[in-house]
Amino acid sequence: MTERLTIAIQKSGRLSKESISLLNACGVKFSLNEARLIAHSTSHPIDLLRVRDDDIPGLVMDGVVDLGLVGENVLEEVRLERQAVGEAADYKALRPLDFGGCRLSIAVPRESDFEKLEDLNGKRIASTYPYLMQRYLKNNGINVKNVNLTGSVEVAPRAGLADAICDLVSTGATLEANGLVEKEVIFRSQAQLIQRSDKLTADKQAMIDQLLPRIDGVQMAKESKYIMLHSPKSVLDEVIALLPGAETPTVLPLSHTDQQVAIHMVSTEKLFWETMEDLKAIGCSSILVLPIEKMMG
Ligand SMILES: Nc1ncnc2c1ncn2[C@@H]1O[C@H](COP(=O)(O)OP(=O)(O)OP(=O)(O)O)[C@@H](O)[C@H]1O
Ligand SMILES: O=P(O)(O)OC[C@H]1O[C@H](OP(=O)(O)OP(=O)(O)O)[C@H](O)[C@@H]1O
Ligand SMILES: [Mg+2]
Repeated sequence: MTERLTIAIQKSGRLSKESISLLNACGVKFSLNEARLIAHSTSHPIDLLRVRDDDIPGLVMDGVVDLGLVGENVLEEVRLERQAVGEAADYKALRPLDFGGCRLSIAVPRESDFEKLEDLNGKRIASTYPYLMQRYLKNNGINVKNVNLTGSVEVAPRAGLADAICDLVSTGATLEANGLVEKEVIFRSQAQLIQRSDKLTADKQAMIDQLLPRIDGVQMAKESKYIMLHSPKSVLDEVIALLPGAETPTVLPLSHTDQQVAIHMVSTEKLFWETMEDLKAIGCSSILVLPIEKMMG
């Protein structure tokens, strides 16, 4: 019997929906019962373990699960913590994933007289990421006191628990709402697919080898567009120069005219409205930009 591959994902939070959508887009289907810890795939011998994101790196590093999808911030924090206490901290990084983008930053109250990093010396900083924070500050010769909190970090200064915070930022709205100002980015993060570091059985490895090109295909497709347009033959070179990544477009004749051709191409870069306007200005028409669902080289 084929062994089942186990994948740990965040049960509920910022990474959950996109983790499931990515697996679905790779053809791995699940019928999710919200309350269940384990979900069995209906299409593959794969089981999903749905846990708190903090537990994902450890489950992979201990070889309890085969793969994990987790933010690099949590991954690196857990790695540093385990290293410090002498626990297993190895894993293989397989793919950065195009979601969960955020940064870990130091922020201070708006009214603070903070000017430079040295001003933090001797101060109390609240964070859920003491290891990442201390590594950065120590590397910069700064000594601070940890105030370890697992949530509501942004209210710590107002509550008198800390002088500054070190927390995740994306749009900055949470900081703004709490009267805080971002001063120093200490770590940039996105979600990452990781694998346990020991050798897997041939069955499991074969599944991962099938999954990875599919993940690449899904991620590449998200950034790519299929572009179709009609162009005067005379400006073909200009059109190709305008289109991002258009080295090998398909050029097709049009039935009603020999002055114009149809151009079809895949663009792996974002196509801006400005480019479409430039194409129209040199005589192109019927410009269509279509999303691509899957890609394979
Ligand atoms: N504002 C954000 N924008 C984008 N990604 C974020 C943002 N905040 C966090 N993330 C990423 O998503 C991960 C999960 O964030 P979330 O807030 O859901 O975690 P959590 O509250 O610790 O959840 P859990 O209950 O699983 O412990 C973070 O570790 C980070 O990698
Ligand atoms: O810069 P912003 O766009 O405001 O995002 C930052 C916030 O997002 C995350 O929390 P989340 O909203 O996931 O809630 P949580 O604190 O309950 O985990 C993070 O912990 C910050 O508080
Ligand atoms: Mg968490």
